[in-house]
Amino acid sequence: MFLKMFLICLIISPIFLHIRIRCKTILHILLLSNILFMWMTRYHKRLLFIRIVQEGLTSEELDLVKRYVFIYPMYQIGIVPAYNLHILWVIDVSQVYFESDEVYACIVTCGGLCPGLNTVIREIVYSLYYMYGVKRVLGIDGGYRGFYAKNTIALTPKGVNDIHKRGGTVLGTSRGGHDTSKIVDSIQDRGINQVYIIGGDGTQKGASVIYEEVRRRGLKVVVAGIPKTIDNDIPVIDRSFGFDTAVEEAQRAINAAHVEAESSENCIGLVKLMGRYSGFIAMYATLASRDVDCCLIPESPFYLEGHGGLFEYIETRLKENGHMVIVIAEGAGQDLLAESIRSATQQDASGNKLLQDVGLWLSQKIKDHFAKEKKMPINLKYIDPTYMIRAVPSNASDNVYCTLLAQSCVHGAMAGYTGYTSGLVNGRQTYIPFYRIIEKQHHVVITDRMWARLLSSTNQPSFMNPKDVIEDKKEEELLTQIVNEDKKEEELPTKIPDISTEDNLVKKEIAA
Ligand SMILES: Nc1ncnc2c1ncn2[C@@H]1O[C@H](COP(=O)(O)OP(=O)(O)OP(=O)(O)O)[C@@H](O)[C@H]1O
Ligand SMILES: O=P(O)(O)OC[C@H]1O[C@](O)(CO)[C@@H](O)[C@@H]1O
Ligand SMILES: [Mg+2]
Repeated sequence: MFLKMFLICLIISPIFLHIRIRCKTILHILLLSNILFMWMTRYHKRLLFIRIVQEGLTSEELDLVKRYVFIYPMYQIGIVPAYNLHILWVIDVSQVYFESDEVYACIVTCGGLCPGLNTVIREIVYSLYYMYGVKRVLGIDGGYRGFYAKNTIALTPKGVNDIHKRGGTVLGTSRGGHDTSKIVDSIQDRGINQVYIIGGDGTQKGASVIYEEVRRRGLKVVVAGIPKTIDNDIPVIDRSFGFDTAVEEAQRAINAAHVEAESSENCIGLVKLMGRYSGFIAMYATLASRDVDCCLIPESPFYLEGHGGLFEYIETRLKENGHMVIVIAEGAGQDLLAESIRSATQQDASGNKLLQDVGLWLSQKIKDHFAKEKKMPINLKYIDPTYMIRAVPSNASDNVYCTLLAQSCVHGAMAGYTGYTSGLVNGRQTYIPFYRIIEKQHHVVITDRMWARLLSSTNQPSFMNPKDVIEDKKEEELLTQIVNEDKKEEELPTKIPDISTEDNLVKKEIAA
């Protein structure tokens, strides 16, 4: 009976998806069949995909899927549509939507550098050429503005064969210059029908706008993204490519800082790492290294002076160990900097806030404090490896990851899917609709286990704000007062013994 109903619903569900009736039961059965049997047909998948990408799910539907995610924890992932789509990557070459000679693909890289960019470019070109027989692949020079203001580069397997061994991007990159209509005009004029966009959160927002414009114009053009950022600030996905390499490279700087610190008396090695709003590199590099005594990230506020502050901690560590290593993410302590350095907020060409150099600022503050306040001679070695870290070629693990992302992205495009970013979610290759990728940034959650692990590994203070400490103390005092008063009240009856109680009668007898 169940199987019958199930089969009937499987047959009729495309009709519902087609005519876009939001029916909970149909989605229910589709998901159930997907989860239990893993045999949604390609037709179902495509329809569901189009539905998810173009319309999104209602909150009711989302709740429904979350229930399944809860029931089947082995498939548990944070973002629901990604779950449904993870199976889409298994696409048979015979099911391709595009004829090989009809495809004219282009690749663009935008935003800051990141290890692995060249590997992704190489693998897209290789996949198109050797898996799908696509011979026309164009490189867009210098980011989004390259679509309308620069030359293009013809990409062939021979030309890109060795590029993965180099850092940076052979296509060049840039910030700003995203002019949607000019970009789509250029795509249309050149007859491009597959656009591969590699970049961070800003780039994916740009890709999403291009996708919308392509749809509005009714063009048969695939717009697909591959998430890139060493900051690891893109949500939904397990991690962005290049992050692993960045953490590994950061180890070298931390190691150097440790060697320096160990070699002189009262020496502090201070390392600044990238991470505008997300302190993932700093956190993972600290956890990996174990030589770090203190890690400061944008998500966890800290303060310098007074009880529980950074200066006090430095003094303790120096007295205990004679040296220490501090890692600071570039976005950490920006509120403190803003207090001491009054400057107008500046932005880069993409509209990202330009940060003050927290490494230099903190170095000076520490030096001043120990020279003037403490009269304690210290040595401070400041290392800023930030641009060195992101300019290296990707390591083995990132190289493999880049290959998976690129190949998966090409499979999706060749099968005719569009409006997605290719990414790994809970270890599974997924196609994530743009709107999910761009809705928020990924941050370190300081109440989560990973940050707790770091705190216990470094043994650093949690740096509660002094105001909070004072408030906490006041609250504590008030609480003690109340408890004491309560105690006094509790003590009263024992001071005036109730002779009628059994206990007192016994006591009286003993006394007698
Ligand atoms: N909201 C947006 N809409 C359209 N285009 C955008 C948007 N935000 C950024 N872009 C464009 O995306 C490109 C890259 O953006 P950005 O400089 O912020 O880097 P990113 O992709 O976030 O990478 P990263 O921050 O990791 O270096 C730029 O060309 C920028 O103009
Ligand atoms: O100096 P640029 O190239 O603008 O890039 C700096 C920014 O790029 C990032 O590395 C992200 O790609 C940030 O961590 C950093 O703030
Ligand atoms: Mg960004």
